[in-house]
Formats: sequence, C-alpha cells, structure tokens
Amino acid sequence: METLVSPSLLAADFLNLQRDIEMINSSDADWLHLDVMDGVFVPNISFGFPVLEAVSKACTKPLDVHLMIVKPERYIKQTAKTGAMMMNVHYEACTHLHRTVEEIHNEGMKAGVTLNPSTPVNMLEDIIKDVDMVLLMSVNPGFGGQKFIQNTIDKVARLRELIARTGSKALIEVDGGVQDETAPLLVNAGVNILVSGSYVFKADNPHEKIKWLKGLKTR
Ligand SMILES: O=C(CO)[C@@H](O)[C@H](O)COP(=O)(O)O
Ligand SMILES: [Fe+2]
Repeated sequence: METLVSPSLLAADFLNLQRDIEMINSSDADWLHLDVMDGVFVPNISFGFPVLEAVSKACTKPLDVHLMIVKPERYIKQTAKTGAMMMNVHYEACTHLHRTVEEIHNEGMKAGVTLNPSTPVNMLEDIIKDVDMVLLMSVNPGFGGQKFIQNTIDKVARLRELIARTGSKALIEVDGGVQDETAPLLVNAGVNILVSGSYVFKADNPHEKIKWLKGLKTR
C-alpha cells in the first residue's frame, strides 16, 4: 500500500488559514489532520467545532480529526456534522471504548483509536478488529514541534504483529515529530499514514515535503 500523508493543521498560519488550506487542497496530501485539545486531557487548548466546520467548508481533502479531549463520546454527533471522515479518540480518554467505536460507525465515520506513547499496543487486543485505524502518538500529545520518541519504531512493529495475528484490517497512523529522519524508519516498520505538522507547514516548499513523504516505500 502506498504511504498516505495527513498534514496537521496545528502548524498552519492561523492568520492565513484559508491560504494554508488551499495549499493543502492543491497538494498531494491525502487527508487533513485536525487536532482538537481541551486543556484537560492535554495541557493545551487548540481549536474546536466552529473552526472544524469552517475548515470543512474550505478543504477538499477528507478530514482526519484527532480529539485530545476527555470523554470524546460526548462529541460524536458534532464531529460527524463537520463531515469528518475519521474520528480518532484516545484509548486513555474512553471508559467504554467499544461502545464509542460503535457509535462513531453509526454516525457514518471511520473510527480511529489513539495511544499515548506510554500505552502499550496490547491494550488493543480486544478492540483491534473493530477499528479502522490505530493512531500511535510518537510525542506526548498537546503540542506541535516536539522531539520524536524513538520507541515508536518498535511499537509500530508490535502493532503490525497484533494486526497480522488477529486478522484486523486496521491501518497504522503515526503522529508527532515526523520529518526527514523519522519518516523512512516509520514507513519501513509498517506505518500506512504519516501525520506531519511543522515539517510540512514551516517548510519553504510544503508541496515538495508532502510529495517526498508520500513517495516513501517499505525497504
Ligand atoms: O496531535 C498532535 C500533537 O498533540 C500532532 O498532530 C502535532 O500537530 C504534530 O506536529 P509535529 O510534531 O508534526 O510538528
Ligand atoms: Fe494529532
């Protein structure tokens, strides 16, 4: 499978959001990644549903929504209303993850489960066949521009094994510190989708960066 790229809007210029979304529309990006933070689950607040709705109107790429909020099940319908393709909820934020995944599907979205760096992949043993994607955080969530946690490479390999053993069809996405050095290692370990914020949006030529990430193949 080709590598998909989901640039993270958190690193965009919020004073020029429309310009940056148009840049994404005209690029080879596959999805647009949107980080919603509540200041409780993570020590930062980003943007919420009014922004998601506005972005949805301007963006031609499928929306990959990453909710870093407590009890994300409260916002399933509201996320669906934005037209989101993928709703990612944190394993650590959901008490009844199976029910939440079912409700996300009932609202017509794909369901992604996100793991913090310290949460082992084996916690997904009994849900892996029900989810469309696992989003592995390769930084502690809350901020863009952080240093990649190297253990993520081994974690991807362990998740690949779990997926193969259970016959799950889940895709693997990685988020945080994805750039020149880390992206090839991730793709080689079996990652399907690369989220990338600062590396793409702070570049002189974001289109080139997106193209390069997309061109990465398993060795
Ligand atoms: O979810 C998050 C951070 O919590 C990410 O989506 C970041 O926005 C990624 O930014 P970079 O590490 O690529 O700059
Ligand atoms: Fe994210």
